[in-house]
Amino acid sequence: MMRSTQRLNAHSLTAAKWIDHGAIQLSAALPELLKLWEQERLLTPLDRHFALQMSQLHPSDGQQPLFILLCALLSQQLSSQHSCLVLAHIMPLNPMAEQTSHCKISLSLEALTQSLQTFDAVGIAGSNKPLIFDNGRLYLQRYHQFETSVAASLIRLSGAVSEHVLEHVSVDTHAQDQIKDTKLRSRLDQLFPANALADHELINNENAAIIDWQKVATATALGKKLSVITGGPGTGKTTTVTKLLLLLQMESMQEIRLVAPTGKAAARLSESIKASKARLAKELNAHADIGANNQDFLTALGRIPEEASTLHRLLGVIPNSAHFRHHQGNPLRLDLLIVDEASMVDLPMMYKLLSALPKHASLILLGDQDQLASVEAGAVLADICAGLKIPADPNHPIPNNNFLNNNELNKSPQWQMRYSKEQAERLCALTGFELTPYISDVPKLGDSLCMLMHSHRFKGDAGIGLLANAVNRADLQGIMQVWQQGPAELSWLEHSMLVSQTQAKVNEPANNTGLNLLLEQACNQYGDYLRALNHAVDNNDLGTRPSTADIIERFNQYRILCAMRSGDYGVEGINQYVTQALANAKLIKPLQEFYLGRPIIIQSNDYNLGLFNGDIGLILQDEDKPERLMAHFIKADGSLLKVLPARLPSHETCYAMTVHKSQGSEFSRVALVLPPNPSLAQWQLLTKELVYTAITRAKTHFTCLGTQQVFERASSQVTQRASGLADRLWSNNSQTSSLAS
Ligand SMILES: Nc1ncnc2c1ncn2[C@@H]1O[C@H](COP(=O)(O)OP(=O)(O)OP(=O)(O)O)[C@@H](O)[C@H]1O
Repeated sequence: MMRSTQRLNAHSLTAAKWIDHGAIQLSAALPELLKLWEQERLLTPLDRHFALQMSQLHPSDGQQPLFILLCALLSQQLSSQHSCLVLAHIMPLNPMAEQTSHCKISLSLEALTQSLQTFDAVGIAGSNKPLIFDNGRLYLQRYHQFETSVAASLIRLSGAVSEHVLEHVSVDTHAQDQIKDTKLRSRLDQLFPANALADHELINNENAAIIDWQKVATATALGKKLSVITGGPGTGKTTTVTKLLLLLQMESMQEIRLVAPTGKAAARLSESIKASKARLAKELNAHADIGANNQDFLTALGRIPEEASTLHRLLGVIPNSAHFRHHQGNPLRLDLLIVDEASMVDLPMMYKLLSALPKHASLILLGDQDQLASVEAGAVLADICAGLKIPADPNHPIPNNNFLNNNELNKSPQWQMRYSKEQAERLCALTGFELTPYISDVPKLGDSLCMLMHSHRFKGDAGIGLLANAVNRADLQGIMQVWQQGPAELSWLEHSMLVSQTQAKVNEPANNTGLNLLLEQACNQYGDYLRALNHAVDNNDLGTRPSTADIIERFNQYRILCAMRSGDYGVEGINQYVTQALANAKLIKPLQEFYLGRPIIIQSNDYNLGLFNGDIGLILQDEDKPERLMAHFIKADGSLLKVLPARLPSHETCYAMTVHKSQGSEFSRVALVLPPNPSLAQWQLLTKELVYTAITRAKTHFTCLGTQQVFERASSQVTQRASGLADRLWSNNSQTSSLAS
């Protein structure tokens, strides 16, 4: 840490005379300003070092300060999970977005673009320069390669016909693409019986045809090498994929792999597939009308793989290396890869995954495009779905939107499927649904996408679903209405001690009655598993305790989620308050670091132990040696992993965790903590996606500790990640429109 005497004084710098460098004016020498921006947390130390390093690639002429500034801005964008720097987004009078500007750019966007193109270190797409300037965006070469390669792979896959289906569905192009094989259609009909649809899950088009989008999604995945099935929680993504896998298993044995970005998400995918198989088996057994095929279906159902692994495990981690064992030169051995929670996959990871996919293989991406974008750079799933977004601008009407009536707009105000004529006809032949109204002149990628919009988990009129929908639409009036209706599924806890007009600081959290109510709730919720542990200790008999898996399951019923890590209302502060409250209630004895019942979350990967960033475990008595406390984890395959606490990689307490880390998990009850008086930096984290993700982690009850003002403002801030991927995927005449931010 820099001592206070060494700190730069922003005010003295402001008072200084502007130094004119032609293209830019600075209030001090640029290295000094970089230091100031780092102190003010506008840049990370890495951003500053990157800019200084890059300065060596430019002669010390009058243009050098501009070059260094652009490098600092680019690095700042990458640190904020953007893939590139969009030149048009730079604010010339205050490029660093400071309270008081220390730097001004005196060039028009056109002149800035021209200057940039003259820099030695900057090249055009395809050149071997450290920085690439492409269509108004400045990239690190590596990120440009990630983006162009991911776009090219997705476009190639979306234009390719899945090989496994070619065997069964032959398309006769001379006879207007009629599907010859009726077997597949009849199997689809059997798995998606029309009478299974309830009114609320149907969408009528103007011809009153009824569309079961799960069936359409299955048919899409049967014919395309790439299919993307998106939708909110409980919209039936796993159910759809299970039926798809069943159909594939009926025909041929294939190497199918299921993966998710984190261990927790992989474990949940495994559980969901198992549950979905069990439900399907029940349905098949109950439907006599499936008749002769019934046994075939049930046999094939048994063959559907259940085990899911992490993306890292699939690609083969090489310890102490950023590279994986599988890559373009050593592709994965599989025919079909299913990636769940695809919204969590960042751009570099998607690049590595697509590079390692064998040429013949098919890819299915499952996820919720409305959730928080990945922790690292990019928003790949959102960019893939960008072309389905209905433009908000009334001057740009939706193509072929005459089939949408008001009712539908209320149900699905944001998105719309868009198929080529050929694909609409093919899907119609397979499913029997009239999809002509969805024909649109967009790139082929649209043919690979299917969005499920009806949640089977949240009842339409219950609180969690209503609130999640209103937040997702950033509908402030709707949000207010839901809270005012006071549904049983929702609880609001108001921060009672806000900043007073005269005070600069938030009042003591200890006096915050909202926080105290949350702590009471936490004691009640966590009290269940803790009392079971204490009971066994008091009786000196582990046999009186539920099983370890059961204890972990009970702990996982409830979780506090925070928007940020630090501060009183971040993970660090809330964990301390909860620890204190549980100790006061005599539920825990935190006298030592690893005490009975302490939940921990792992913060780094340890491949030897098989523990990964985000894994959550509990400190419990070892069933084999009750006098010993061990960290217990349930792995993705359902097995139990015990680790000596002293051997744990870096970790922290986990009564509360960040919303980011909760992605891919679900809990019966969730409490979200929003800070009462966010700083500028904290506001950047408080987005609609964050609030939506937190709400949709809850299955039965959602509590929010916050203020109306913060909840509403957060719910109306939409994440914008600078990226050129959406443009590359969706521009008909490549890279000229600007779908992406
Ligand atoms: N067409 C349907 N009709 C009735 N119930 C359905 C239908 N599709 C799914 N469900 C039910 O909805 C619940 C959620 O389904 P599923 O797990 O497939 O959704 P999901 O989108 O994968 O959820 P998540 O986002 O949590 O992974 C399950 O109980 C399932 O049985």
